[in-house]
Amino acid sequence: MAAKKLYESFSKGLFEDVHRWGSMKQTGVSLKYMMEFGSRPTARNLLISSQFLHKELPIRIARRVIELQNLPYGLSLKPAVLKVRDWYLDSFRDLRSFPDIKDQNDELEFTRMINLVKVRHNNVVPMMALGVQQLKKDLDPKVDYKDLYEIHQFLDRFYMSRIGIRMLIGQHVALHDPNPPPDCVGYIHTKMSPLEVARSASEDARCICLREYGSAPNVNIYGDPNFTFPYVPTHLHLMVFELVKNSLRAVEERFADSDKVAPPIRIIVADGLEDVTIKVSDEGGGIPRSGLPKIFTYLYSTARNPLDEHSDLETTGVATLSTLAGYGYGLPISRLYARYFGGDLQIISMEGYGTDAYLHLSRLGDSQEPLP
Ligand SMILES: Nc1ncnc2c1ncn2[C@@H]1O[C@H](COP(=O)(O)OP(=O)(O)OP(=O)(O)O)[C@@H](O)[C@H]1O
Repeated sequence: MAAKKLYESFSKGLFEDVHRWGSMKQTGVSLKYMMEFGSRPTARNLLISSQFLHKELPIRIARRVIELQNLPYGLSLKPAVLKVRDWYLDSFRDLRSFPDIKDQNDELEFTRMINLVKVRHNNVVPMMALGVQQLKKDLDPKVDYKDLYEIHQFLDRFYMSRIGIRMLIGQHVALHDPNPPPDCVGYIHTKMSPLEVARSASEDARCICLREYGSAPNVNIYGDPNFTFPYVPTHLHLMVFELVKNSLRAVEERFADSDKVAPPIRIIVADGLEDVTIKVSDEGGGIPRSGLPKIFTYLYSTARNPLDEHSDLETTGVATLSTLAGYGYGLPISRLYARYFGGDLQIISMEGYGTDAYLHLSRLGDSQEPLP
């Protein structure tokens, strides 16, 4: 019965096609390559890029469909996960049914189509979170988090792959912009100021904090304001936003009933030869050592789960979440974004005092995409 339900939307041909494409080798690209290739967005290069994506995207998507069909603990059968699986399947079909790209017209049509694929997948993260939530409800509450390690590993692979797919599509689409902003090659800013991005991400996080708590600690940022390096500003914004959001929440909650002024959050940007490191420090009381192994899992948050209040997600597939703490995805997803271009994220806590988050970004940009 279970297997039948999983495969009922597959015709035999589609099933074979997914498996054939899912077993082909994926091809990774580096930030450096994307930047060099995209700096000359001629009609010929855009044609080459779309021909590459025409072959590469179905391989990456088919692998995800296969994984989504084979999850442990019955996760594959949860309605939200089936919905995600169907989004991937629809995108696979759209890509496979698109004929060979021969000229500029085909190229433009293909670009429109993959942009729609990207939009279709906008809500994959909250929808998967809902699926995991649906599973958690069924599980024995005594189950140790380690037993869900397999699911955690799957989600890491799944979201990493999603970052890559969205980067490839977004980059290709952005290269069609006839008037790109100065120093931008698609999604990549060749002279990105980490200080500036950190400032704007901190302001965004403070706005949410103000709305939720009525006040927000200051965020002080230190580093060379003239320093720039090539990176994807939207990725960095997302990571710093998540870290500052966590710090603001911790500080607000610690100092809520105190007469003392909430201490500021400090961000230090260090430009090394190999890495640019951004440290976010707070005095929010830290994280108990016993809780540290859990903070990078997708199944842990000390915040109230916003999905409980978002039953509309189940029916519409659309979520608009802007609260200060959510499904417990901020840290694991930020670490994936950092790792995607060869960086990393570490959290060091001093319980009773505060937390330091170290965000390392690879400056050389020549590490290949991790391809789960
Ligand atoms: N700076 C910090 N100080 C204290 N605790 C923290 C800090 N950063 C993270 N944590 C703890 O780690 C947990 C997981 O953080 P994470 O960012 O992954 O999820 P979240 O903030 O709960 O939800 P989301 O980021 O999805 O909105 C938090 O719920 C919190 O308990």
